[in-house]
Amino acid sequence: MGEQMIRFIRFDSTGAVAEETARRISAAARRAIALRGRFLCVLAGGRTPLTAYDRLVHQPEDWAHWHLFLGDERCLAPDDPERNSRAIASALTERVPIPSVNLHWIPAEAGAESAARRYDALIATQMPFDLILLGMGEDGHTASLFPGHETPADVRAAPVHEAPKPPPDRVTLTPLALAAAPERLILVTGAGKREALAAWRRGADLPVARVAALGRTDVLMDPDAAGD
Ligand SMILES: O=C1O[C@H](COP(=O)(O)O)[C@@H](O)[C@H](O)[C@H]1O
Repeated sequence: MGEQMIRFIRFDSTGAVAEETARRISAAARRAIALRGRFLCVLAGGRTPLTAYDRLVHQPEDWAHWHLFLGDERCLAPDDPERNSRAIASALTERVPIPSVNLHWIPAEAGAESAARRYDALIATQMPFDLILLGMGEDGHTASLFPGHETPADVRAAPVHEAPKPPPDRVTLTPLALAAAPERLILVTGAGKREALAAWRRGADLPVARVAALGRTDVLMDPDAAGD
């Protein structure tokens, strides 16, 4: 595993990244449901994937067999607009008939330690996933794995404190969980991501680089992020 497993794919527009993301999620869902009767997908938080989630709503899917998980969550009240699960609900899950028992959100309102312990136990019974979707922050973080933070190697979900991006308290999947899928899709759009993406491609040791190197990973980039 390593660099040869990572493909950086440049699209002509941010819309094309969203279109391709929705197409790939849908294709992975169809494959998984045909093979095993259910689709287990880890969704990315943040703003970047919301357009792709919105596009999924308009596709005919076998929603009853979708199971959704989160790569990370922010320790805020469940209805706080900055919660990843809240943004995903508005963009996707409130608009399609995925059974609510299939929405495996991180109970981050319980506090980072307790939520991480509970999520670790839950996903231990569900892994491996069929697809893992991730974003990247301007500092090269992915999920809530931030540069300079230690990540425990022996758990699947970990508490995060003093995150440089608000809020400081979070829960993140760890590399142990993020390795547990045949493929990862990392979405990188916008000029704000250009510097970190370029540093990653030059070989910088960033959290996103470490996660991408866990196995087969496609990085979908728009022109602003990719630069020339
Ligand atoms: O805080 C977070 O940041 C990253 C990137 O977010 P974006 O808004 O720039 O797309 C995101 O991937 C992560 O899930 C989120 O909690």
